[in-house]
Amino acid sequence: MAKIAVMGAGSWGTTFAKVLADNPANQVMLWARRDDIADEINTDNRNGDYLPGIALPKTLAASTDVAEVLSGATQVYLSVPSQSLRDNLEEWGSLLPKDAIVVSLMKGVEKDTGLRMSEVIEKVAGVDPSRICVVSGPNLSLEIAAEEPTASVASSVSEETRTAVAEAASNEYFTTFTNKDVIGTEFGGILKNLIAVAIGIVNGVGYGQNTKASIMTRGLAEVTRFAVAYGAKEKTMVGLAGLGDLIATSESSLSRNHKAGEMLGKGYTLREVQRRMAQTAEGLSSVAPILQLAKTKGISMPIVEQVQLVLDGKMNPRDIAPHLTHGADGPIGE
Ligand SMILES: NC(=O)C1=CN([C@@H]2O[C@H](COP(=O)(O)OP(=O)(O)OC[C@H]3O[C@@H](n4cnc5c(N)ncnc54)[C@H](O)[C@@H]3O)[C@@H](O)[C@H]2O)C=CC1
Ligand SMILES: O=C(CO)COP(=O)(O)O
Repeated sequence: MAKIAVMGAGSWGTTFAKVLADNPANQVMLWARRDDIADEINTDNRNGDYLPGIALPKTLAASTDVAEVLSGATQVYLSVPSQSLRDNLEEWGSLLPKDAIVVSLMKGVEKDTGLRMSEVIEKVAGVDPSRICVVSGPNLSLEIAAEEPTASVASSVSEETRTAVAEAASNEYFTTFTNKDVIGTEFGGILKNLIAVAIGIVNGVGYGQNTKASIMTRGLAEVTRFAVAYGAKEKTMVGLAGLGDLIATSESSLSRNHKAGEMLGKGYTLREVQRRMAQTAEGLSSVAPILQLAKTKGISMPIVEQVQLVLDGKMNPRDIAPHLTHGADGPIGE
């Protein structure tokens, strides 16, 4: 049996550990920051704070000891907030098994550098790109933890790596496909969070389906223009990791990015929203670095720019919708 490590026992790390442990070929160990969470997983097979009502596989073990979790792992899945990954890797670096495949489950860019998580893994932990993989798709954790049928994508420049991850991360209710467009797969997950915040805002304001469908569609055109300019394949942006994830996240009450947007739309300030969010809403931290990257390449991102104005308290959320549905250039399918 292959030993697999999952780092981060929040909602996605725990869910993904369950996905992996529900494949009988894997022996899975989960790293938790908190002792109480590791104890609850080991004794009650539950993680009540993050996945209420979900029974975890009895074979899933948890520990707060990084060395114990990483030792002998052939695949290491990372599921911490994007803004903490650099520090985590600096701390764990020497404990990462030399030949292990390292998989990013995260959907954010680093605030200060604009780097995607696969780039942080390569630069900070010195992992060769052939051993790096990203997994992304329409993957709301609570639905998957409840074993609702779902698909995802494993992407790596190495066929061997993406195939190994897809095999490990598939079971009766979860199917992982493969592609080699790492940039598109990763940007799909990052950028849909920003559109989900925009749709949450107009939902909070009280607009209906026409406004939201318009923003979702114009949003897809906007994020596709950005991702393609950075080397993504247009096809990826209409696949599971692009359009698929945009649909899942934009409208779901389970989405933290949608929820954060909704609070902004109801008039809460960014500071209040951050205080009320118990879980990670990556979109809030990714807006500024994505706009910086857009500026570098001269790409117009009208929807994301309006979101930034609302986050900065410079635009009343009530004024956002008209701007979001006109003014975008470069239509993809209009
Ligand atoms: N929850 C979901 O449905 C999905 C989440 N993701 C992505 O997975 C990543 C993780 O998100 P979630 O698990 O949902 O977030 P979460 O907020 O549920 O959990 C975050 C985990 O990271 C830990 N953590 C927080 N600060 C830390 C630090 N400084 N060092 C180490 N660990 C720290 C927390 O203790 C917690 O275990 C994000 O990038 C998110 O976009 C991707 C797909 C689905
Ligand atoms: O990435 C996700 C679904 O694919 C989870 O979305 P949130 O981070 O907005 O909850």
